[in-house]
Amino acid sequence: MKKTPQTLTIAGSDSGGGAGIQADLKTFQELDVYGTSVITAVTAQNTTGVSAIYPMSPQAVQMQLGAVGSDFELAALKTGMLFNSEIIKEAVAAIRKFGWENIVVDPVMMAKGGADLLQQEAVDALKTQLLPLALLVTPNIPEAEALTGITITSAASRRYAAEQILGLGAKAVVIKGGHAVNAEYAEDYFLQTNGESVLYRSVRIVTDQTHGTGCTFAAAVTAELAKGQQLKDAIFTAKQFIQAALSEPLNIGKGHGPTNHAAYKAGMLGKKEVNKIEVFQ
Ligand SMILES: Nc1ncnc2c1ncn2[C@@H]1O[C@H](COP(=O)(O)OP(=O)(O)OP(=O)(O)O)[C@@H](O)[C@H]1O
Ligand SMILES: Cc1ncc(COP(=O)(O)O)c(N)n1
Repeated sequence: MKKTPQTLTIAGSDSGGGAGIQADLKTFQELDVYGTSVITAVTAQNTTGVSAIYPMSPQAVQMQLGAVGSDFELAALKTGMLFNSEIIKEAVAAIRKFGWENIVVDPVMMAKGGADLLQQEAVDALKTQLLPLALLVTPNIPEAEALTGITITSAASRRYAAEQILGLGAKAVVIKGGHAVNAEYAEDYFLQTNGESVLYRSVRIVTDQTHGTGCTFAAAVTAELAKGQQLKDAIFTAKQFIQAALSEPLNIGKGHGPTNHAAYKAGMLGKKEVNKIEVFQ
């Protein structure tokens, strides 16, 4: 009997439902994989910002990881908001204990509104303990800069930062371009350890409804990996998924609204010229 691919997200809860665990589970569902979740922190959050963060105790994280690991056969997993080094240590221990593979690390550091989703003391643990286990790490531009100390202002500095991130032990990296200033395109730059690179490019959609784009993108990659797709194809599908999610806004909330997780499966991708994704190898 063919089983539905099973996935896990280790991340924070967003009460507003657009980012974090909620974005991940919606994306998993839309892409036809079964999603489990380990909650690292509860955030009181909506489209206007984060008003409070309640981290889980390391033991609460450990118990959730144990419950998932002792029952499910995970084909891929992602990490999002991990908040502190103790929680990172629990995630790393479980990955080793259960032999989980296909690990996508979204190195979430800050919410769009500026709230700290990773404490400064945890950056070192993220770099030295978690990144070496990653099949793919998915920083946005500020995160890639924080991980490397390199200011990204050009294609050359972006490549240099990607090389430095691979030097931390990840097998591949994609530096997402959502944060590029004054850019006509949203470009995601992929580099893997054999030196192969791919640039995924789409027209930048002019919208303020971008809450949770990074979580959704990484969850889509994870879902596709769980279904057996190769990494470069999984990233292509994720780029399509987020483009459709941005181009069909829901107009929800008073601030930076969530993306439309249902748009891709509803077949909205092919409906607009703006949804075309270009790939440069
Ligand atoms: N305005 C936009 N138009 C088209 N694509 C976008 C836009 N903004 C972001 N993206 C795409 O969304 C994905 C996530 O990129 P982004 O750089 O926004 O990540 P992020 O900053 O981690 O997200 P978040 O702010 O949710 O943490 C990438 O594929 C990126 O190209
Ligand atoms: C729980 C949680 N995880 C991740 C994000 C990042 O998403 P964004 O940068 O779009 O706010 C978030 N806001 N909340």
